[in-house]
Amino acid sequence: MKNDAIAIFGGTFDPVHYGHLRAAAEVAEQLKVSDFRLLPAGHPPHREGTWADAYHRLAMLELALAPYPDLAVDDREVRRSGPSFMVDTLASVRADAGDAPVLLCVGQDAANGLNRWHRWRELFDLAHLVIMTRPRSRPRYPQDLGEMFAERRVQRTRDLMTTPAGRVRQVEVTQLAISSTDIRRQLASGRDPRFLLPATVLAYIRKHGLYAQAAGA
Ligand SMILES: Nc1ncnc2c1ncn2[C@@H]1O[C@H](COP(=O)(O)OP(=O)(O)OP(=O)(O)O)[C@@H](O)[C@H]1O
Ligand SMILES: O=C(O)c1ccc[n+]([C@@H]2O[C@H](COP(=O)([O-])O)[C@@H](O)[C@H]2O)c1
Repeated sequence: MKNDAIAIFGGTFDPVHYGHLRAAAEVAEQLKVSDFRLLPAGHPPHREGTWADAYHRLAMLELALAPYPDLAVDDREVRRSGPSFMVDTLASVRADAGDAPVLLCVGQDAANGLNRWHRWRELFDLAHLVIMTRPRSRPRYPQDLGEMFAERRVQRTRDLMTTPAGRVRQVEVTQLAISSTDIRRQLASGRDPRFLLPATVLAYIRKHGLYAQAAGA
């Protein structure tokens, strides 16, 4: 049976690819959430900039998800001005969710650096953390992060549904060897990244001439 949680999978998505989409599909299925949202970072505070503007990254995500009504796009960071701190985003999601569980889904790379996020400890007051790991991986975290995760770790999805926020669950997902960096490099050097991302997204990239200058991406 589906639950009433809201799941948020944030990313720069510059551009979105099948690695993101497969992870999203698997984690949505495992957590049994009917409200699963991919949320493009509007003005990522942790990067010097993005290659494609936020409205292009949002448009590509909408094209990628168009055939899949169970996966939605949340555009609140693109609509908001200023740096897109996740703590502000989750406060706004929490205002919509009331007491329902909110699940912040992050890949292993992002989880490893969570203690560098803006007001990172407050994230746990607003949402549960779902870490999407590679099968059989044994992550190593910095001490403060490791302690925080160890105190809050649960093994079952059910444990995320009985309280609105504050727990940490690891979920194994297939990690396809695809990255946005590699796709941008291929495009900039005139190669064809087909089959790494949806054809509709690739057509959009070509139509708008995106990533042609991304050689040093
Ligand atoms: N191939 C993949 N499989 C599963 N998760 C992924 C994959 N690539 C990225 N992710 C996760 O998706 C989220 C958003 O990633 P992001 O938009 O930075 O993609 P990326 O391909 O890593 O981009 P870049 O190469 O520009 O750093 C992060 O939590 C990241 O860990
Ligand atoms: O809030 C922060 O300080 C913060 C710092 C680094 C990353 N994030 C978020 O983490 C998500 C994944 O980031 P990335 O770089 O892996 O695409 C994305 O939603 C970012 O906005 C958020």
